[in-house]
Amino acid sequence: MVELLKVHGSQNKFFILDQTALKAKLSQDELVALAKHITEPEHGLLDGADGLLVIDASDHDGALGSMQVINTDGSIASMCGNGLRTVSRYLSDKFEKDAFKVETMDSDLHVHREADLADNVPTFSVEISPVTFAKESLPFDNLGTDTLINKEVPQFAPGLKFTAIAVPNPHLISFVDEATMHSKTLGQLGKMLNEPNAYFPDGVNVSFAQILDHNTLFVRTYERGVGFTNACGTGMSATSLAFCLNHPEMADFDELISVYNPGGMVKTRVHSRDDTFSIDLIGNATFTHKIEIPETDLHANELDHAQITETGEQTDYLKFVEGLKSQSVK
Ligand SMILES: N[C@H](CCC[C@H](N)C(=O)O)C(=O)O
Repeated sequence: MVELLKVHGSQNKFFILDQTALKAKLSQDELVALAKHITEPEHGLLDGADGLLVIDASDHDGALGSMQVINTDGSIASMCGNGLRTVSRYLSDKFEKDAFKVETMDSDLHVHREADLADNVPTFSVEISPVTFAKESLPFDNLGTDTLINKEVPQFAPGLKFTAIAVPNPHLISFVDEATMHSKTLGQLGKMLNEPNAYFPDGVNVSFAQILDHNTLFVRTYERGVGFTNACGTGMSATSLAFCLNHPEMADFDELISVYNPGGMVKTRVHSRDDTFSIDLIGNATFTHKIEIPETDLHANELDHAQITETGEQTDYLKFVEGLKSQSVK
């Protein structure tokens, strides 16, 4: 039997599979087939999820493991901020270390355990980097510019300004008013830029942000390869950087920024050192379910014999979210 986990960061939900726990690792094709199946709301497990996080060994200096991100559509992403917090907790518990690195597609990222955000809400801080604005790194094209920073793009949405940032997965960000946040615009734009289009050949995660107060945002994201999620860690991180760049009167580098989202709240801290940027993403790493499944079933992409037990942590996480609401009501 093999144990998988169902986890979330700000209710951006994932399954975690540790390849080192298997007698024979799943092949890349088996991993993609499993990711597309297990995350399905109807035919997957536990009403599905937003992706599969695959942990494996790493021989990189200081790294306790590696993380591969597979979206619900089977596409591979270079990074996942909410997911990295849950992978960090898994590796921290496994190796009994509270600060280390995790190998990801583009770089080895520093992670460390933080004080719990609330009772029984385990919390981690993860490094989001590298950060680039160049069109080749998203990639984007046909926008008449090599970098898109706080510029109008009428063909996306009239009257809105956009910023494109790779962290290193691709993000397109716009600061909007309440009415626009709750309109159909985000879903329409997210869908358009993640079908074949002239601008983002690999697709892009699209985030709308509302400025609630000084160093305080609400962010909603339509994710590449998934669609709407409760939160997007790299999206909230990239948006925090755009917040500091585009609205310096409302946001401070090196200060904690509170980022509310439909799944709860995370904190970010944006660093700028001689024109290179990085973002700390700090938030919950909740494990909601343990899943025992025969290894042969994993290889065969069979889920019917899965034995599931709840951890009870979701109750504590929802108490944390309730607490946020009562705070914001004040
Ligand atoms: N859909 C994203 C990957 C997951 C990122 C998101 N879930 C996060 O927490 O950063 C992409 O294709 O780039």
